[in-house]
Amino acid sequence: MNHIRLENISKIYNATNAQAQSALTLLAEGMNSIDVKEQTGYSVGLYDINLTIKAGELHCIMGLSGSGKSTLIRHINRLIDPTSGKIWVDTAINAQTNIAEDNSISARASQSAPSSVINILELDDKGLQQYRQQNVSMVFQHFGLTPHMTVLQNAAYGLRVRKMNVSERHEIARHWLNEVGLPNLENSYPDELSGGMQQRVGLARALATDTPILLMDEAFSALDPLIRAQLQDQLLELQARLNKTIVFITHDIDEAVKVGQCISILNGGRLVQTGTPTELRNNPVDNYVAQFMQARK
Ligand SMILES: Nc1ncnc2c1ncn2[C@@H]1O[C@H](COP(=O)(O)OP(=O)(O)OP(=O)(O)O)[C@@H](O)[C@H]1O
Repeated sequence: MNHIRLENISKIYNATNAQAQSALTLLAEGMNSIDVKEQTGYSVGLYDINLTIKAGELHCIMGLSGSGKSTLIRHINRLIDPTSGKIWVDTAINAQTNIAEDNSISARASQSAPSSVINILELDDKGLQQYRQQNVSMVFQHFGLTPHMTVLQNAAYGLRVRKMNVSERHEIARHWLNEVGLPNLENSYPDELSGGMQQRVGLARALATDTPILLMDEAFSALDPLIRAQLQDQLLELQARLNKTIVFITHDIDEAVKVGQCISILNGGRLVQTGTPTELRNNPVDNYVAQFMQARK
């Protein structure tokens, strides 16, 4: 069952749609993003991305620095809007069961779209707020915790935004702090915790909101290797039970192969290949992908 589908997504930074056309034309002719920037002055975030992410899949987005990973993930919660394209999300999918209350996104192609599959770019402000609160949460590389809030308050933050009452949100936050291995620290402040502990709070905060989609932007990259491995294991263990749709950015191929059921590789804003780790290893479409796969320890 498909959960998220990016259709012909392009992002040209700091350009109006009219201005972006010159860059898009050159990209369509096959010019790479560095030359496009040189010729037009516009930065290419993404070009013509078509990507489907299945419900319950842990999907890694890989690529070198500047390849467009953060730009891509930020489209899914609309922190960034594209220059062109559509982003379809099945809003009826729940995490634990991955059951859609309506028809799946795949039915869209043949008939009219089921009402649960929406192009999130068409949402108005209220609709977007509702979409973000109910469908998608994010874990950031540098944790994004609020320093003057306790661990418990940080973990409960997403529920406070939803205006849940204090006792209820604290109970849920406590549960998730326990799940990520942080019991008994609820009254501490973020700066009293190690990086690994802070990221566990970030994870608890995202999980507490119970959204079916979890976006993780280099979430473990700032951590020491040992702690990083522990958090990868914990994520896999949680995912086996929670069955969320996770979009996980990393520039580390070993991490991608360890956690990802599916890996998409970006280069210069283009999607080069999507596949399982085995497919990418056995049938890389080009040298860029082959080099990533060979770089494995
Ligand atoms: N706000 C912005 N304004 C202009 N150009 C931008 C902006 N954000 C990103 N870019 C450009 O878009 C391209 C893709 O950037 P992006 O941050 O998505 O890549 P990334 O793969 O996440 O890189 P990193 O691994 O370094 O975080 C880069 O060329 C970058 O310079």
